Amino acid sequence: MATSTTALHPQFRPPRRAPRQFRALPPSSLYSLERPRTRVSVRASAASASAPAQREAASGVPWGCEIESLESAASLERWLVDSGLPEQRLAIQRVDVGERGLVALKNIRKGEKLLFVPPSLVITADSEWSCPEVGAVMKKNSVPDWPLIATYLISEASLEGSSRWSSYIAALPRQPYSLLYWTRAELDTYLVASPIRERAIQRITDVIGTYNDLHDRIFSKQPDLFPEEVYNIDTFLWSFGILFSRLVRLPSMDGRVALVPWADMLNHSPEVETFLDFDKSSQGIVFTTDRSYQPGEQVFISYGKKSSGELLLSYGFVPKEGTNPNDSVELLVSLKKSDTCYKEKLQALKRNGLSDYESFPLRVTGWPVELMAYAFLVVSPPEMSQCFDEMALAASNKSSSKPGFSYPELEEQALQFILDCCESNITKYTKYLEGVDNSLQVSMNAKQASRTLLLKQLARDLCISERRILYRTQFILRRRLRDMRGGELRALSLFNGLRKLFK
Ligand SMILES: C[S@@+](CC[C@H](N)C(=O)[O-])C[C@H]1O[C@@H](n2cnc3c(N)ncnc32)[C@H](O)[C@@H]1O
Repeated sequence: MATSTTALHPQFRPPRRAPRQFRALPPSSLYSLERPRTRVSVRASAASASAPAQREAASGVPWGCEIESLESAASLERWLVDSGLPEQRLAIQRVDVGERGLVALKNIRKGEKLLFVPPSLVITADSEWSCPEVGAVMKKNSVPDWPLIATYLISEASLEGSSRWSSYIAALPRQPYSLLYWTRAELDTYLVASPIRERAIQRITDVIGTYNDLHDRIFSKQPDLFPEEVYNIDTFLWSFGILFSRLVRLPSMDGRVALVPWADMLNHSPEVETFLDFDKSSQGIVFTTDRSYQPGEQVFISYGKKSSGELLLSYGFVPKEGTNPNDSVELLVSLKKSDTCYKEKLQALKRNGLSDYESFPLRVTGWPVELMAYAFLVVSPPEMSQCFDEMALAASNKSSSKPGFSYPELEEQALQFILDCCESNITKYTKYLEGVDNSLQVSMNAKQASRTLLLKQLARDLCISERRILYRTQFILRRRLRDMRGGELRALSLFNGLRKLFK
């Protein structure tokens, strides 16, 4: 998911191996956050009194704060200033978008550099461990950056005040908004129509697989250094949730990933195009404003050009309908099993690294040429078998000859095929959105009920945004097909007219 610019989190790739089940999992579920948990008994939580819905899904960690806590944010600010953060033109405040955010204290001009967080206040894979023995074991095992930083965060959090990051960790949300905290049943129920459901399942499976891998290879071998009360699936869900929603890739630091305290209080706006990076001249992490701000206005950065589904997946929010210019929805298309050329087509696809089902992103502005190429292949008759490879190549995104690529004789059928796929997806969304009963049939207390309400709202917002793109695609496709068919009809009646004349 890393974009060429600084996305707030880069691609997460856990070790490549089949994820194993976490031992404590009930065998019936792929994963579950509902099992009895080993609790970290490190210290009392620094929580404020209220505990809104989102945080109640899984029993969490005893560190961090409620997401809207300003007390912990104020002590974070004091600690940062004492540790070398220069005077700021911004302050952490409660905001309308994103609960806590950075707000302008003074007039800020377009093109100004802000923040200047020194590298000494940034967490990277090279940061010093407060417990050096733990760090040495992780390094000896060549743990990649993501799981290394996730473990680092847990290790530092468990040390409470003895960690230099204690003020930072106390200001991190105890349960970051993230699909990692949705149970399998919630994903199946609320995201039944959305392709994001699959991605969330995959991501949770990856995180559990990564934890299992670390546990088997490292933690279980040295339980004195890695006690299960600290290094367990709950703490890893938390730390990965923090990384997915706060880690940045810094292009000017060779693309290294980092947690940047203070900068990670900035919320995302799809309307701005400014990203965090290391500034060589000031030797700090900065971003350059792409608009002006007045005192009291919330200042935003971009987390990257992400669809609403991707934002929900990593950051746990969905932008208001129609406000995300980078929005897209994946359309799943597949070869027809009944096709007499199924085998030949599948071979052509395989030769080009594709399979008999693929998804392609639809946007309100249109669909990719690769989707059109795949559709050409799906609808091709046997007499066009010599074109199968060319079509599969064009669908694979590897072809350089794509722009001129066209089969006028198949165009109508290919467009109709895409339209049919779109319409069947629209039906799924509509069924979900109009479903009188898309609630989980479980008894709940008030907190669980309000959490459920929040998840349903997020799911509804996502489904409405994704269905909107499908509606738009349907409209364009229908119009094109109508024009094509209208053209054919006109040509036919002209032909019949001429025939009569000559008769
Ligand atoms: C990098 S943190 C930003 C600081 C965060 N608001 C906090 O108080 O800690 C990313 C998180 O902020 C929230 N967020 C960021 N942009 C948002 C937006 N446009 N709308 C709603 N929530 C947003 C989400 O909870 C996301 O997971």
